[in-house]
Amino acid sequence: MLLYYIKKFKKIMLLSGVASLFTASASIALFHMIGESGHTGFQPLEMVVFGILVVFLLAASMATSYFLSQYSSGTVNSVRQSLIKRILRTDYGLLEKAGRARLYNVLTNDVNAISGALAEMPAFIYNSFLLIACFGYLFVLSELMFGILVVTALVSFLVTRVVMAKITRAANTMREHQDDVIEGYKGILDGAKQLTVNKVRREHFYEQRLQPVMSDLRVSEREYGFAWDINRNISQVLIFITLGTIVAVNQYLQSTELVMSYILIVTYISAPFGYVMNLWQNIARAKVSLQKIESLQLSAEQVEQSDKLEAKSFKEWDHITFKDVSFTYDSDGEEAAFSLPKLNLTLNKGEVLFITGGNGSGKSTFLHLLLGLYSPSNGFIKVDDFAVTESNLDDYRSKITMVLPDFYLYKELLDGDGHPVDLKKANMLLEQFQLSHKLSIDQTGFTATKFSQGQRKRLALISSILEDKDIYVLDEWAADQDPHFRAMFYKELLPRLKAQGKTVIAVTHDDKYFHLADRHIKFDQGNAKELLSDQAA
Ligand SMILES: Nc1ncnc2c1ncn2[C@@H]1O[C@H](COP(=O)(O)OP(=O)(O)OP(=O)(O)O)[C@@H](O)[C@H]1O
Repeated sequence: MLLYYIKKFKKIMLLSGVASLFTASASIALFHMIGESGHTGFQPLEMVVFGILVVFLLAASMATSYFLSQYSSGTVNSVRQSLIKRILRTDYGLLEKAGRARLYNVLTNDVNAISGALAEMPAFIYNSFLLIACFGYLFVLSELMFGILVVTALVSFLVTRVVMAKITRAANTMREHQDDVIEGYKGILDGAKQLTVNKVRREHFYEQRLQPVMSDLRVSEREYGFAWDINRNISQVLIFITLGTIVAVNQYLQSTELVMSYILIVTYISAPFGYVMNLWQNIARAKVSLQKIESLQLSAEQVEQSDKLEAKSFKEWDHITFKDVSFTYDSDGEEAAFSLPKLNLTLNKGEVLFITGGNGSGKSTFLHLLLGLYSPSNGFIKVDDFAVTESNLDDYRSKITMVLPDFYLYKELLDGDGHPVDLKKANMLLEQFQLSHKLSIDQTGFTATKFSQGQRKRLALISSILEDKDIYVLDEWAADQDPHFRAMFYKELLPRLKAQGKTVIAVTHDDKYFHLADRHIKFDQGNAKELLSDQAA
């Protein structure tokens, strides 16, 4: 994946490479002039040449910086976009398994780690050119001293490689602890009200949940940083050993100018050399982040266009059939996972179907299967004669609109084809749902954002109605409504939707209105049973 981004930005990398080459050449030319003229001083012409070289160096290094910044911002954005696309395309079941905290960590820490390593690439090229040019120049000056330098560089490289195993281990542990800390942050944000009101809970949460994971993270960060410090310290000591050796061998070479040139250049390249070595640190972190992302099994960035279900037959669909559909959650090892065993069910177009059952009986799990959010473990779902498969899933889902308990209220209101909604119809619905005094709707969506829970749900339903889809999946929509809207939902809205030929599948606990459904399916420990109208009421 790192290579993919390097290739994607090869043009700008090439440009920064060329600019780096000019910078390195100008630096060497300046070193050469200083070395040659150090003892005699500059002649007037040399001063002019020196001045031109300085200006050239400034221009080349500024061009390098410009290309570097272009590249850096480009890669960060590109990594972020690609990950977001992958997450958006990933099967919901996998995202649910990964959990919000891990995904959030991927989008923040991992994106930064990967893009950070990539952003260093042109600077790596720049510094590498500089090193190659300086090494070449030092070789021309003295083969013996060059030999000493090469030995030092090799030792430094080997030390880095040895320390690297420890660094990679530390980076892995650090990354695991970051997930735990983000999970803790989620507890702070999602539970802000409970933590504010309940002092005991707040202190317990801080001391027992947050502090231990933060302390684990601190330990792993310290180990990670310490490993790098060892590496950096050894490299620094090696520079002094090199300089000392150069001075020591001077008794054989007897050339102060040569030694001075060497010391000047070795000191000058110690920073780029350290930089090139340190890049391994970023690569180590990026690799861990890449492994993390791969472990989430996100979808590819580009996926094949989904097959259309036969448009004609689907438009004129008649029923959706669950044929021997079973589903089992992944077990977390502690207790047996919940299952929906062999579900055989037919949902007919144009009917109002109530789904009832006790808490944990499997109603929402069934809806997730119906919505194509979960895939059946066995069996299949059919629309008339067409089996719903991965390739036509998007097309199948496009017929459904929904309001689930954990809905997100998107401010933009769109019809089923993604176009702005009919404003007249939207405003009429606002009137009906008594929201027109709270907000207004225009081409970009609705304006106000502060609603009560019941009002939010009404707005979510309006948004759903405006999508004008065939099938409505509503999970306990009326639960947060006052008696007036509850009655309106069951007695006015559902019959109106039915009259328009819509199919409504609604999870409900409102036994007062059970008789208003065309059909009634009751779940009990995962088993679905259709109740006759006299049983349902
Ligand atoms: N993501 C999940 N992973 C594992 N088990 C789950 C998951 N979601 C739900 N379950 C389990 O599946 C069972 C059925 O849950 P489901 O949400 O379908 O029930 P429900 O009938 O909708 O309940 P409620 O009326 O409380 O909303 C529960 O025992 C629950 O613990």
